[in-house]
Amino acid sequence: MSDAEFVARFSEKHAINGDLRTGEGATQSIFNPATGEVIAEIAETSLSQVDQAVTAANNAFLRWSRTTPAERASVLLRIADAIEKQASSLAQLESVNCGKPLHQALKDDLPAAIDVFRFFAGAVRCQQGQLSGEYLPGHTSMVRRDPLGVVASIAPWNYPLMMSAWKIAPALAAGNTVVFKPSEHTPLTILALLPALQEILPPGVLNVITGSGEGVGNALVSHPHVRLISLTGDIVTGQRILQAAVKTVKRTHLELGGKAPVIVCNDADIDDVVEAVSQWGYYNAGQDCTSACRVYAQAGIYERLVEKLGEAVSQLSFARKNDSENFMGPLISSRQRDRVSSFVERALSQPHIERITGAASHSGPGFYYQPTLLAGCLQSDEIVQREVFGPVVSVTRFDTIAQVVSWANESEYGLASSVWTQNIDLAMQISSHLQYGTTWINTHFSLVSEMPHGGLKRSGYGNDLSSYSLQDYSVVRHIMAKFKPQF
Ligand SMILES: NCCCC=O
Repeated sequence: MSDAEFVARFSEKHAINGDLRTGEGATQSIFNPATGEVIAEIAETSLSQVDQAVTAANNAFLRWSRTTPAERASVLLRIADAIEKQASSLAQLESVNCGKPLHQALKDDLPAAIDVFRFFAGAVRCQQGQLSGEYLPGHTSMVRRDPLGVVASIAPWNYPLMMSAWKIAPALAAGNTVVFKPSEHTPLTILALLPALQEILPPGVLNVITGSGEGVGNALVSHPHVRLISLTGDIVTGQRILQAAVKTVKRTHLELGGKAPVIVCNDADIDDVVEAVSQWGYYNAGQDCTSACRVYAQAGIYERLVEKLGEAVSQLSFARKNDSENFMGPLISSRQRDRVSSFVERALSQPHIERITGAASHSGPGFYYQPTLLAGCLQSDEIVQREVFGPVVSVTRFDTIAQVVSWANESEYGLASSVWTQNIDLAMQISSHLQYGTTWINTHFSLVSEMPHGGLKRSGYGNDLSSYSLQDYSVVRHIMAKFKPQF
């Protein structure tokens, strides 16, 4: 069966007010980035359908927001079960739509998405808050957390289903209704799930639309009934969203990427570092906002690290016919591959930067770029400062800890970071100085549903995952009751 025939077995309709509808907007070609072939043509949501979706979500809010946490938890658990039931075909669809190796979609993306729904089902039933009490004599104060209303969620292409889960699960758990837009490149898995989701959810509670950011996305985030815009994307899109939010004073929840520093001290276990960076700098073709892409190696370990890392990176498997042998998939589009390529070209036009391995597009079909390692990079270089979102890692030499902490923090990004040393005192001290939402010690990349994922600086604000995310999708309210003393 061809990819297009496989894709055609699944629903490509949108969900608006509980109905599965065909988009009435322009047609968008969907590619398999591993082959470069078109696998589906999907009609985008029209602007009037965007309005219908938001209106449906707004109408559904009153009833959904009045459900109990236990009722919402039961719905989320059913969603998790529905995803689990279809995990194998969804993983295959995810693999075809992103080009990522099927074994990774099966082992990583699907279980992670399922776990997020299960986590929020539990978390919403045991939220914590300040104690009620008499903070003014004769008055009892208590705190509530209430949902916000309609949440507009916009997800990226890198982990389509997992990112859908990160956006949809906490928003629904907190009692909001949602209009969700996946990336225009990767709508297939969430659309395929809609027939099952619409069986589980009341009409209008979750609406799914598709289309480009400029048209459909803009209409969605500008809609006056939207109360919170949640985006995982890039800084420029985040800035556009902030401009749209200003008009009706919407809340925003922004995860806008990263440029994770990996601080390798002289006493680090070099084999562990090599294993971690060669995996987590290149996993998902580096299309990950926490990718281990900005290595700082102390002078005493620098040469050995560059050599060993170069060897490991040059052996990463990709673009093989037998997909089960692949570690790395392609970039999402030819445009993204060309963008990565131009970053590397500009880097290598500087005489001090050395190509250790990679640095070229793959010559076969698909949008692959070779796993690339560049050494001798300086703090001020573009390749050290800007997010590439591709399989490219830079290595920069440092001398003192004070210097590397300052360089690590000298970045517009503040999402994820890691520190590698066998001296735990040093690791703790460095961690305490880093301005990043996450700092890993002697590891990199692992996230868990229970812990927050969010950034500082231009990486944005607000957390995905964890009970902190439930707070972002709700508002704290004060109820004060006056009482007349009876005794
Ligand atoms: N590893 C998950 C990071 C989410 C954003 O790219």
